[in-house]
Amino acid sequence: MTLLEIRDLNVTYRSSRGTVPAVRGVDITLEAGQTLGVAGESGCGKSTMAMALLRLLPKSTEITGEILLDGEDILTMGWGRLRAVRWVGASIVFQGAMHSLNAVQRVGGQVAEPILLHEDVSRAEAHRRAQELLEQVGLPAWRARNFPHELSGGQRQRVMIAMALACNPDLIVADEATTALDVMVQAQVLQLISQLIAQRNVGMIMISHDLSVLSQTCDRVAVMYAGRVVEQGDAHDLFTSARHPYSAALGSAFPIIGDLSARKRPGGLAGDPPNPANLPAGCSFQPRCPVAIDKCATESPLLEPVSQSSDTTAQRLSACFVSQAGDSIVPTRIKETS
Ligand SMILES: Nc1ncnc2c1ncn2[C@@H]1O[C@H](COP(=O)(O)OP(=O)(O)OP(=O)(O)O)[C@@H](O)[C@H]1O
Repeated sequence: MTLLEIRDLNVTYRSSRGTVPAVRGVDITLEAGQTLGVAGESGCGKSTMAMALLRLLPKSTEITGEILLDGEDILTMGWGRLRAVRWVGASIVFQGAMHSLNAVQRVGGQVAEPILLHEDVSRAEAHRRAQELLEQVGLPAWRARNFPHELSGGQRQRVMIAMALACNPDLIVADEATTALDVMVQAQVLQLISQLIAQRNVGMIMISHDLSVLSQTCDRVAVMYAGRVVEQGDAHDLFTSARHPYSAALGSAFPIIGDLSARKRPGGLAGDPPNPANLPAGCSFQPRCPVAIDKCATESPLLEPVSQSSDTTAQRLSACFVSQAGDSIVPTRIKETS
């Protein structure tokens, strides 16, 4: 069953200093119980897309397209309905729980808050549920009485996950939710997330710079570049058999896929993504692309199927003229740009 359908999503930041088209024409479909990873270098629009899903962006931001959650468009619903959907329909876990949690409120109370806000339950019942949720994320119930500063970074992140689960949402958006954790704690939290997804059949969008995390935790991955999804496919083999030269470069700059203990950042990527306020003509990746053809400088490829699968949820999609022509993309380092 389709849980989330993002259709032609465009997000443009507007300010006195100009306009920034941060997300451009994104189409994504997520089935219930599936996890979609979102990868890409800094500034490619991952967080903007995540925030748009729950309409958490500044008022001046222009958002067009459709974000259908269980068939209901988040972008057109009234504020009352949107408040009900946040936490219950979809919830978000950000990086850096210390800044997201209220420093002067006990964590149990913070986990109980969305329950009290959205459900007709007594304070005692909400607190009992909060303790239960803390236990589910691997924290003893007595931790409910702790303030955030009494917990480690990993424990605080678990509290954030408990909060995100509090109202049994259908969709969880995790934006670099485990990035700040040390490798051991990260592995525990990821395992926990996978278990909870399986138990509760929730859908998840997981944003991470860490391709190992995505390939181990997700069913599918979408690779973003300059605000667009440039490749989408099975998480386990997308980076090892990339069909877009950018994903190939990301994968080759991140050679330890499959080994969480040896996590690395994609530091081997040469050059920088373009400034979204000043994009090159044609394919945005063309100035860095080692396999670009003439057409790439003038025309922008659409995201299209490049695999034979008739099952659309299993299809590999690529926005690259070269891979759409059937030519193989060899994992390679991308070009230095001047
Ligand atoms: N409030 C804002 N006003 C104007 N531009 C913004 C704003 N927030 C983000 N941007 C720009 O939008 C683009 C996308 O940013 P975004 O934070 O979505 O990228 P990201 O892929 O999540 O990056 P990171 O991995 O570093 O979090 C960037 O060019 C960024 O500078």
